[in-house]
Amino acid sequence: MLEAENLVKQFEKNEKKHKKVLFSAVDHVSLHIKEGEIVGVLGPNGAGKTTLLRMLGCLMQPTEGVVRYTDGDRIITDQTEIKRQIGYLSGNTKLYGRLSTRELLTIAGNIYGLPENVIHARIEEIAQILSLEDFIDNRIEKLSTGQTQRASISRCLIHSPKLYIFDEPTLGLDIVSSSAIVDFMRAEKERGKAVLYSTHYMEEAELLCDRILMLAHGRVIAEGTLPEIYAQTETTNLRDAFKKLIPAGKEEMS
Ligand SMILES: Nc1ncnc2c1ncn2[C@@H]1O[C@H](COP(=O)(O)OP(=O)(O)OP(=O)(O)O)[C@@H](O)[C@H]1O
Repeated sequence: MLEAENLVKQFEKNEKKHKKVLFSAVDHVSLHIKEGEIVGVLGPNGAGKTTLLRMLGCLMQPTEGVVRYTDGDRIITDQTEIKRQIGYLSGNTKLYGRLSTRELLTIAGNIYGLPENVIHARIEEIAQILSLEDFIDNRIEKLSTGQTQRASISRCLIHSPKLYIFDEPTLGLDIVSSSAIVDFMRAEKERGKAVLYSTHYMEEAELLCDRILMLAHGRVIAEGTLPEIYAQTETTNLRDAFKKLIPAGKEEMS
């Protein structure tokens, strides 16, 4: 479904005396994800998670490396087709507050060129999947944080993508709202969809992820299934594995 090889993203940063230098926010990262898998990208603040996801979601051009998208055995090269395969949730999505979720979804469906009857049917389906029924016609500016996040996610579903790339989808949500999103990701996996997502919540990643990619300073510091990560770090949970791989004081972590 998606295979990335040796991705690098360099940005400029200011050094002393206003001198600009290049640094690698993502430094030779490779990963793959296939149908029916959930892969979690973990790492402290500034590790390069968002930058990596943006490159995988075709929102940012890598400095080096390649991303291949496939549908079965077929390699997809057409950018429009690639974008139709992906539902991307950005960490800082701002929705237009005066719209309702239904209007938001209708506009998103029109952008993807879906016929009106398909949009209508998809909205009904998405409302059920994400339990939007109680607020789908309310203005977004009147929704709670959890409802707003579900509205944001609903927009990623309108074109029935095969791969979800979600940047911290449960950040700041209470247990009820985050559970709804976790349940949604699990159900989509059961439907054969792939979910690649970043999080700071270790316990959530333990519940959800088939595989984990841990980043620090843009580099992969551990990867594999949960048992593989535990074996690599001689731990029994992700929190301890994380603390062992990233000693306190070296990095920020929420
Ligand atoms: N457009 C940009 N220009 C310059 N530097 C950037 C840009 N985007 C990100 N960075 C830097 O790249 C590094 C990685 O940032 P990124 O947002 O990918 O990390 P992250 O792991 O998602 O962090 P967080 O958990 O805090 O969201 C950081 O040092 C950040 O300041």
